[in-house]
Amino acid sequence: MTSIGIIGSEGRMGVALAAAIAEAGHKHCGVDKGGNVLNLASDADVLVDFSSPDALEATLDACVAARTPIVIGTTGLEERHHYLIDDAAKDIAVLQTGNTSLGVTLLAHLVREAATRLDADWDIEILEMHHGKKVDAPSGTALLLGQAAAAGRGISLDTSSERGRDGMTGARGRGNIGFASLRGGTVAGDHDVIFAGAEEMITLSHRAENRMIFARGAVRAALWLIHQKPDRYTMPQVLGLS
Ligand SMILES: NC(=O)C1=CN([C@@H]2O[C@H](COP(=O)(O)OP(=O)(O)OC[C@H]3O[C@@H](n4cnc5c(N)ncnc54)[C@H](OP(=O)(O)O)[C@@H]3O)[C@@H](O)[C@H]2O)C=CC1
Ligand SMILES: O=C(O)C1=N[C@H](C(=O)O)C[C@H](O)C1
Repeated sequence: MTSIGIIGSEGRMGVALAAAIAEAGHKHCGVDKGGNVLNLASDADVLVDFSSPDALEATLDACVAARTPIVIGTTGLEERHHYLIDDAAKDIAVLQTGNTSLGVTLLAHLVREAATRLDADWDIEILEMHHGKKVDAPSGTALLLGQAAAAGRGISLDTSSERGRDGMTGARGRGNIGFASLRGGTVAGDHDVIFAGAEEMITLSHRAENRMIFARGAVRAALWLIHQKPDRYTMPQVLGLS
């Protein structure tokens, strides 16, 4: 039986994750804001983080000190957080992803494939909708799908994304990747990647019906990560897609 520590254990994902861990026959412990993350990292075999970007630095420090691998599912991360993750991954196994579900991991694979085959005359737009309590936009998944599309197209997302259109924006840039975010109700997470060509359109979509898909994927990733050497890993590696 594996002990999985949850950062953000009382949140929406923390509760779903605890259920998925129990369902898989493992045990869990957890912390929320103000909890002792070093104790948690020392007691658990692996941590899973679904909390807030503010928690990340202390969490990684604790994991490195305790030599405990970690799955990071928290979104809204900035460039400085990715540097912290790269640094920690020199000492421990770290898997960071904007979406732990198997469906989105496969979707990203398909998006990359489509973007490889369709030239820049096909406008790529990514539309996401989430529940009204979500605090970051675009979603981590939308950004992950944008990275997949950019990789397929051989461009950098940093210099080719169009976000937050409002007012006299001018025409969209050829080859750019656009993002739009909707918020409302209890939507667990919907994503559409639209390839809009001349007089035809392809849409690749994923609908999360509830949070258990993220939770089960995170458990699968955590159990896999325990057996990996220090490095930074991705969901496609867990699923053998890369
Ligand atoms: N990668 C994926 O597949 C998925 C990622 N997510 C991401 O997971 C994150 C959490 O989502 P969700 O569960 O809906 O959010 P919630 O707001 O419901 O839960 C967040 C939890 O984290 C806790 N928390 C906040 N700050 C800290 C801190 N500094 N240290 C420890 N715990 C802290 C909160 O405690 P308190 O209430 O005391 O502040 C709360 O219990 C988001 O970034 C979301 O986008 C969500 C679903 C899937
Ligand atoms: O906050 C959420 O709820 C979700 N967050 C992740 C994201 O930002 O993509 C994953 C999922 O879509 C649910």
